[in-house]
Amino acid sequence: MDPTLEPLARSLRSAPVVDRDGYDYFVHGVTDGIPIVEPEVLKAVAAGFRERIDFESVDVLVAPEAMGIHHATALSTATGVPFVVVRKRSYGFPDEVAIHQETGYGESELFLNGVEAGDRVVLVDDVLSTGHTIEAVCAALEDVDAELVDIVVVLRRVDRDREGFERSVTALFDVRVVDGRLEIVE
Ligand SMILES: O=P(O)(O)OC[C@H]1O[C@H](OP(=O)(O)OP(=O)(O)O)[C@H](O)[C@@H]1O
Ligand SMILES: Nc1ncnc2[nH]cnc12
Repeated sequence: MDPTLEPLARSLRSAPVVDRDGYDYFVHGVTDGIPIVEPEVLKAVAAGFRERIDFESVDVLVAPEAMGIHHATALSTATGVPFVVVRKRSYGFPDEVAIHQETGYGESELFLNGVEAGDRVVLVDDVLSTGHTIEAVCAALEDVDAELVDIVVVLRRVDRDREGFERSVTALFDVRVVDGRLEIVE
């Protein structure tokens, strides 16, 4: 185990799993902002991403609302790279791109603003599950002719079907839910 990630690994082992209409959903500071977000865990997330990705030439981090935001904030302060949030609200700006997002338990609309053509982008989120959110945001980034440098997530579910999803994603941990408990796959 990467020692940088130990605070994250430790806290994940006690994450409760709840049933969201048949979808086993883990609850953790990383993915939900509750029961608590530990500064040590946020620091580990930022450090873990920095160990894996070169942010030197990155212009902007792009974080879907809501649970990408605290990771993008930690990463932004650690790297000096600014970030924009893909909001769940429309601002009506002329270049705004609307995104339809579907997860394993719901759907909503997202709106991309603030990314320019040619911007070198790292997409930051908490969890990769079905991959639909990342796929939809990537399509919007392609619409504005941004250059996608990398996609980073804290946790990648390995117990979910991502048929047709072929993007390369850098994850700090692969995880799965077994018998109602969150497991790190080493
Ligand atoms: O791979 P997927 O199946 O698309 O799931 C991943 C997405 O689901 C969660 O967002 P959610 O829409 O629940 O919003 P939140 O960030 O506000 O909790 C999470 O933050 C990811 O963005
Ligand atoms: N908190 C979470 N737990 C499990 N699956 C998820 N997919 C998106 N968010 C999730």
